[in-house]
Amino acid sequence: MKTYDLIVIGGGAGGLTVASGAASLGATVALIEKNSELGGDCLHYGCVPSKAFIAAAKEVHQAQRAAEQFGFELNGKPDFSTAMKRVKDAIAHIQVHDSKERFTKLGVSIYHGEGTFKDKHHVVINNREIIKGKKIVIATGSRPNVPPIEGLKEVKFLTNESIFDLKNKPDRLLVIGGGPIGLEMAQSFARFGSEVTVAEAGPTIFGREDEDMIPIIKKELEKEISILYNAMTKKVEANAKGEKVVTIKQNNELKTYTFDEIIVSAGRKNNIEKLGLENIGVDVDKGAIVVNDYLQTSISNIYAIGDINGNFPFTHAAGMEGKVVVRNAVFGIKGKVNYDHTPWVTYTDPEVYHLGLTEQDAKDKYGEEFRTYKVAMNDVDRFIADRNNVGLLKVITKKNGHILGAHAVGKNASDWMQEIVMAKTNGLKIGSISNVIHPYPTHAAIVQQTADLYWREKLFNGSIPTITKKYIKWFR
Ligand SMILES: Cc1cc2nc3c(=O)[nH]c(=O)nc-3n(C[C@H](O)[C@H](O)[C@H](O)COP(=O)(O)OP(=O)(O)OC[C@H]3O[C@@H](n4cnc5c(N)ncnc54)[C@H](O)[C@@H]3O)c2cc1C
Ligand SMILES: NC(=O)c1ccc[n+]([C@@H]2O[C@H](COP(=O)([O-])OP(=O)(O)OC[C@H]3O[C@@H](n4cnc5c(N)ncnc54)[C@H](O)[C@@H]3O)[C@@H](O)[C@H]2O)c1
Repeated sequence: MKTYDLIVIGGGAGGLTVASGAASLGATVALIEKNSELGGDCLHYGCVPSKAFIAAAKEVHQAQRAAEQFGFELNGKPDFSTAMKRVKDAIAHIQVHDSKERFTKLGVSIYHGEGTFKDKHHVVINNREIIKGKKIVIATGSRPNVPPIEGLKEVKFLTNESIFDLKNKPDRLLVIGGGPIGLEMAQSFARFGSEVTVAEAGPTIFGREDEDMIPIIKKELEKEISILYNAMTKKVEANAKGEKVVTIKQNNELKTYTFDEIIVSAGRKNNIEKLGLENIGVDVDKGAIVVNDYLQTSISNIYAIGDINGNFPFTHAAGMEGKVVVRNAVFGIKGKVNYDHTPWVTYTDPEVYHLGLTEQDAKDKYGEEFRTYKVAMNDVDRFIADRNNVGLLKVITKKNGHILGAHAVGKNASDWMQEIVMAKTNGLKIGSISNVIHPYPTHAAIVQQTADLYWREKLFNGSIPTITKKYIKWFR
């Protein structure tokens, strides 16, 4: 039987970080992946294809916007298959980085098949081969949750695992679930000419965002797609033409709609069932593997990272957790995981950026002892010049300027907000950004303008003006 320092189950964002990090440091590593290629959800069905499709849809939208604004006509319709080809090209390009060859060269032994625990040190692959590991990392990710809707399974529907194999753009598209997957896809399909309806069970979209961000992004998205709130899809049937006839209950009223395709994006289910956790007694809560601050499960030589632990289901978090596990499992360091400075972005247009506490979180935690500083895109020269002036940046700080959270809706916010993450991670106060020189005119100047507000408040509302007035009088 082969024995390794570390066995990693799942070759996605988290698992690959651990496997490459540990092997580079000299540990013997086995990586078990059930799919034929490495890369996981993010590369094959998640971040990469969705962002490639969003980019294609954005280009189409910009062309349409230009035609409207500059008074010319566009001929023909955008070719949907070109967008899908670009999606496949992006995956193929990035696959090289996540290739079996690259990981084998790094010294990782790759096993193809499903990994199941036999006991706390032994994993069986496809019910055949058994390997032994001193430490084992579970990084098996998640899959789409399909709600129990009458008739849904009998008609064909799409999830993030099948959207990118579509050959033609659907004319009428229903998206069940208005979370990040649903909304990013809904807007992009609309930009290719689909008539899109989102049926969201809850009373709002972007419910976890800061209260000032929600109305802005809602208004922008509702220009392109229809959103039904408090809407439960009750029944789906196929009619003689092969169309999908859908009954949706909204505010106690049942209505029937007809669509060509349905995307289900109603949350995720963790890939937990086939791991044989019952053989070893790893604690699970609400479908997620329970971990401590060191990312250890209830069995200390077994770690769980990425979507499977339910903490922070994003690729960059899986990567960060992977690094913590490499330190802890390979070097025996007791490094704690910390999500305080971990942002997330929803890549709608405009983008929605989230870092740390929202204003409501700050109220709950600090009462009145915090400050907010806000600048609208409409007050920033570069956004005005670009005619992309919809949006807002809000920074929430302690009274002394220590950054608690930062939130934005705006074109390409994912790029220009990063400066605040840098400041927050390094314990810098908001005022320090005011001294950083930003070339004129950049989008990132909005961050500096927001930081300037901190000094303006200090200078004009505090005791400083009285003191400086006296000083200037005396100095003259
Ligand atoms: C449409 C979509 C868009 C997204 N966009 C973004 C984004 O823009 N930014 C972002 O940060 N996050 C995004 N995410 C989330 C991101 O994809 C996940 O958070 C990330 O992939 C989680 O990494 P992971 O390592 O936990 O799981 P994965 O990357 O899914 O890897 C798990 C791997 O384990 C394998 N596996 C499962 N069970 C077994 C088993 N028993 N034995 C062997 N192998 C097994 C699977 O085949 C898979 O390869 C998106 C997700 C979706 C669905
Ligand atoms: N930009 C990004 O970083 C990005 C993009 C896409 C996905 N992701 C990751 O993937 C995860 C999953 O995304 P998601 O959008 O599937 O899930 P989600 O849980 O974030 O949102 C699902 C939405 O569907 C709704 N819903 C649930 N059941 C429903 C039903 N029966 N009918 C109608 N609505 C229903 C929920 O109220 C919720 O608003 C996210 O948490 C995120 O971590 C990240």
